[in-house]
Amino acid sequence: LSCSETMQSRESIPGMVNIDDAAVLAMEDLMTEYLPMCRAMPKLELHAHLNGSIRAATLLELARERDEDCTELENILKKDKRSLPETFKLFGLIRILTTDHRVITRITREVIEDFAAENTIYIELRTAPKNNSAVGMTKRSYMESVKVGLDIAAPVSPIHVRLILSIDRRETTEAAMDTVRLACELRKEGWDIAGIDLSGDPAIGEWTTFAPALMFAREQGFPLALHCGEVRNSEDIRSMLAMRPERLGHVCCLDNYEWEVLLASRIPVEVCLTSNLATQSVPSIEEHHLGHSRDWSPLILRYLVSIGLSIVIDFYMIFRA
Ligand SMILES: CNc1ncnc2c1ncn2[C@@H]1O[C@H](COP(=O)(O)O)[C@@H](O)[C@H]1O
Repeated sequence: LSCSETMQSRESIPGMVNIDDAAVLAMEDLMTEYLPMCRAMPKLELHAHLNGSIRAATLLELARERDEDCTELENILKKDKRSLPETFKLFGLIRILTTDHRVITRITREVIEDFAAENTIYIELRTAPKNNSAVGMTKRSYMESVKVGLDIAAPVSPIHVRLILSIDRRETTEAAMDTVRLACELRKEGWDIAGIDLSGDPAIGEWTTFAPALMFAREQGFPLALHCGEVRNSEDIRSMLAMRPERLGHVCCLDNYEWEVLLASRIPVEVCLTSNLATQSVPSIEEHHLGHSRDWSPLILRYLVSIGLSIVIDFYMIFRA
């Protein structure tokens, strides 16, 4: 939504200065002045999924290499906005294309290069370790391929990289436990593991399936970052809040009671306006759950104040950058 579009959609009151229009014009000026600065600003990336950050060109190249019909992939990639189900359909296609070690190493190198080119100086890159017996891939060998990609990128991309191992919501309890055990082993070998994430299609999986592995991760001293409330699922949301993880992601669909619990808990929230809009988890910036147009905005404001504004939030200009 450009500022001028906003301006056109507002009605002026004859004979009066329209404060909103003046504010919008001021914002346009600020944008012109500060956008280059926002682009050049050193950035900290706390919520990047490896296979969610692959270059579109690389995906298409991989599809062509495999003689896949690329029509569906091209159509999904062309869209600016994808609903959550479409997003997870894309992740399904990506999984088919990124099955071997060589590809995992390549995409890791490219993702780090791309973040470094955007002046990211620190990244916590998260990824779900995968087994693929058809190509002899184990969760460990998957992570080793990631590490090779990081090592290749390191000399040319000055960026501090830490890894978060993700549990995918499609996994069984045992598979989730394997990921945490692997995280323990890698940490012991000196890898910089920042924590354990729970992610994946929010329409899939039961909290009781992942809870044992997340509890185990906590016992082992790993911070937890959980994707929470991307769709309305009270059992999930309330169980996550009760676990008091170190971070929650998205929190788009909390009810007022859950917001109150979140505020009281002071758990930091990872919010990405770009992702929320692109996946249509929120209809517009104006109606964003951290915005001011909802009844619960006083809660959010209190939240921002109570955590000393340390929330990860892209402001309007940074969003445009
Ligand atoms: C839009 N919001 C989201 N909500 C939940 N999970 C998401 C996500 N975006 C990405 N992922 C998770 O990250 C995986 C890709 O990276 P890795 O294969 O792990 O490297 C996706 O398959 C999905 O499980």
